[in-house]
Amino acid sequence: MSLVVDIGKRLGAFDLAMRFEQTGRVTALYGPSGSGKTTIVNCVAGLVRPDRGRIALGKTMLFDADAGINLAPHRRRIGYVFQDARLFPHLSVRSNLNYGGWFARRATRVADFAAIVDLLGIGHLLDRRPRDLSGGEKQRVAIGRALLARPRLLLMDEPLAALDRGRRAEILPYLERLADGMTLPILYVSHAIEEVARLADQAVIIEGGRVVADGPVDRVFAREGRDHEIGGILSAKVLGTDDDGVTALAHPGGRLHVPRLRKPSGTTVRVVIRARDIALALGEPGIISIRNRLEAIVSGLGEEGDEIAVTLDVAGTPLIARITRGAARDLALAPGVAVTALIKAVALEER
Ligand SMILES: Nc1ncnc2c1ncn2[C@@H]1O[C@H](COP(=O)(O)OP(=O)(O)OP(=O)(O)O)[C@@H](O)[C@H]1O
Repeated sequence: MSLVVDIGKRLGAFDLAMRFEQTGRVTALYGPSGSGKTTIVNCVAGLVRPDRGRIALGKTMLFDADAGINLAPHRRRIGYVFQDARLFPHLSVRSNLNYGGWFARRATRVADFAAIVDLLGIGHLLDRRPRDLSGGEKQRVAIGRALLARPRLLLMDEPLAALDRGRRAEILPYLERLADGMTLPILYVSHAIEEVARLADQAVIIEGGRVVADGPVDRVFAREGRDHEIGGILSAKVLGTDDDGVTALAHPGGRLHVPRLRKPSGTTVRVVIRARDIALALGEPGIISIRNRLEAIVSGLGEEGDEIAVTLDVAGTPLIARITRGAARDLALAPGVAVTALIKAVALEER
């Protein structure tokens, strides 16, 4: 089921005009603070009314300015998980969960309850009150509550932003199970690239109320003039882990090595590469300490201040390296030149 958003909205001085279509199961809305992510999600949920345009979920028109359609939020059957869990403080976890299920039919409710409690690992928390839960546990309950309302679409607005690094790492595997194990489409707002890499198939990048890029996550982040930190995202297959605890990953462009990853061989993972963690060499470098080597072809060069953004084609995946002007000159880089990309560090979220 696809979600089509094509709307305009003015909020004070902020002017939002966006069109995108969610094609994958998990689509990330990625952009800096104030770019309009929450406004979009609120429009989809029915909490903010766009000035113009349309929002359709599958065959259901949720909003159509011209036709005068504006479905009430509770009739949209959309789940919403906020940054803060927003649980009812006076109700137990069980009652908080059932509050969501109240809208669903009884038979599906009972079966779903056990499955969702299990998926989120919250069975031991059912009789507690929200005040006796950690931030990560609260958020898992909030996700469970949203799922039990049997939504047709789940909106998650930076669900991990209020949590510290440890709690984020604790909850990410549950989100991964959710993304992998259910057919429910999820629109996931985040400005954390690692979360996007791990959870989403498609990313819609927004800046200043506009869509600036839209596509598969391993294609959209490698762009000149974009986020200067990010080089790109590579999809790679787990090969195995050696005695030193290093897991080898295979990408068509070469091998990558990361600290032990507890995933079966053959699993596809996505890794985030920082643009400044990439060094370039002509030909095969001699004996050096960097073990991550990818064969690449230079496909573009762009000036960005004192640096050169080198766009690489790594067996079909784009990747940006940011190097000094001097280095680019010494290597005589030009489109079509074959290089070896040496990756100093491969970022993977802790598990
Ligand atoms: N009611 C309003 N009146 C005026 N301006 C508003 C209103 N609501 C939001 N804005 C402005 O619209 C812009 C987009 O806000 P929005 O919350 O959608 O951004 P965001 O990308 O979700 O940001 P963040 O990541 O910080 O939550 C911001 O500049 C914000 O100040």
